[in-house]
Amino acid sequence: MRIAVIGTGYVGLVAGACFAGAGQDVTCVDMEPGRVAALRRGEMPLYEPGLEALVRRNHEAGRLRFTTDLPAAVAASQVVFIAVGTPMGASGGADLQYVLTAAGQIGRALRHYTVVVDKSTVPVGTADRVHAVIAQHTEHAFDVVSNPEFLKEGAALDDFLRPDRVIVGTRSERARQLMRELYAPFVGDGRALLFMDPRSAELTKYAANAMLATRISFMNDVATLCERVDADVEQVRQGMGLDPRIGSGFLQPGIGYGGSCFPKDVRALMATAHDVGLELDLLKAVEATNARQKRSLLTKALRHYGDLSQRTFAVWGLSFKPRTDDMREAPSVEIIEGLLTRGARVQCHDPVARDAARRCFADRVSYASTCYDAAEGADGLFLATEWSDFRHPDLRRLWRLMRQPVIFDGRNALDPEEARAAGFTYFGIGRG
Ligand SMILES: NC(=O)c1ccc[n+]([C@@H]2O[C@H](COP(=O)([O-])OP(=O)(O)OC[C@H]3O[C@@H](n4cnc5c(N)ncnc54)[C@H](O)[C@@H]3O)[C@@H](O)[C@H]2O)c1
Ligand SMILES: O=c1ccn([C@@H]2O[C@H](COP(=O)(O)OP(=O)(O)O[C@H]3O[C@H](CO)[C@@H](O)[C@H](O)[C@H]3O)[C@@H](O)[C@H]2O)c(=O)[nH]1
Repeated sequence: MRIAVIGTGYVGLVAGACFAGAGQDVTCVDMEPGRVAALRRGEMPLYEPGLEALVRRNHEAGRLRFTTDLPAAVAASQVVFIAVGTPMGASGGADLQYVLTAAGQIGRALRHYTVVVDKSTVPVGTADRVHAVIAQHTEHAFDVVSNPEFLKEGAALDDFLRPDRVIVGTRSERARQLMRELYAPFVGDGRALLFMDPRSAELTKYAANAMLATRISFMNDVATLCERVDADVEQVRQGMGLDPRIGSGFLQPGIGYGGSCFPKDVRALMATAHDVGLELDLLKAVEATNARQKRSLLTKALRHYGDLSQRTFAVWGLSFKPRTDDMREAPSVEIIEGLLTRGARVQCHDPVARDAARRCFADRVSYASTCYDAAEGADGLFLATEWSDFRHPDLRRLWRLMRQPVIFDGRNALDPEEARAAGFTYFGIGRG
């Protein structure tokens, strides 16, 4: 099947490469010529484990092409995916300008019956709006399908190739057949392929993300309570997670959720509800807890040192989570900005997010090529992202390198007893 994917971000590039890997003939479109030229040379615009090899293999085999020529790609395709950004708008709702612009471009380019699939995360009713925009520009028959994406950065290929579910929102039997064919290689016996109406599909995506964000904020509240009553949230978490009704996933307390999805999607769901006269107070609390949690390590540091000016701090981990270089809404940014505002110096290290960090902080911080270099002469160490490299540091070496052996572990990645035995003052999340 010939398909076009509009947008070569985390979602579009992964979807395009995975469909090509399954034997489809894929053209990925992006409006940024530099990005397309780089992709043609085999250079990835983002870090995602396994993606570079998959893209190269399929590009070389001629099944995966890159272009800025949207009209040609659309005209030649039976199925067109929209995978462009839907950032937070000024009022909190999703900004649909990229989706609706792409819809107009698709409408002008259609040459025959086409299934237009919205893979971007969009508010309820967007499939209808996309349909209306396309219809303004074409006489050809088409269907608009809602097919939200659930992949996680850092595990994107696995999530796409072995999804726990694929949601397809459509009322068209013709579109349903094409989508069934396209996803057949990834959904085994087909039970993971769930058809529903487009509005329910659109809402499922936001509801899932809001639920996951709620679990995280709930655990962060439990962690704060643990600190006040001298309990250990890691033990509480294990005890809770063994209840199958609760499950152990997404219960890890930390310094708040970040990334390009949870913050904006929680806000967008609240905006959707507000527009129909419903206030989602639970999500307001989820956001408030997350904001407090992102400040929590800084609060502990201020309490410990009093004054942070003229001190030097190491920050380990800059991306919003391990296995990605994405720094959108990363808790590390709030920590670093808080330290800099208070007159401290920052030496940071991240295994892959150095370029992203340079775009964010320029020369306001220094960038170390190893975590030990970052710790040299530091008055304290903030562990902001739980990269596996950071989980078992050489504590003796670290102790010798630092001016003051103090650790603020924002991910409970280290063993507090080991750290204390090695002479560190240790602050974690929800543990004494
Ligand atoms: N990042 C994730 O992990 C993830 C997971 C699931 C769903 N989503 C959702 O998927 C959507 C895309 O997210 P992303 O992180 O991949 O986005 P992104 O911002 O990384 O990439 C979007 C790309 O689309 C391109 N683009 C925009 N308009 C275009 C047009 N008219 N023609 C051609 N190219 C165009 C941009 O140049 C950019 O390269 C969002 O709605 C997001 O919420 C993201
Ligand atoms: O127990 C946990 C799990 C996650 N996080 C944090 O939550 C954020 C999001 O993590 P994760 O969900 O793993 O990454 P994303 O790539 O943002 O993926 C989420 O957002 C995507 C975009 O919508 C969805 O497709 C995914 O299903 C959804 O998990 C990160 O800051 C994590 O550190 C925690 O604090 N505790």
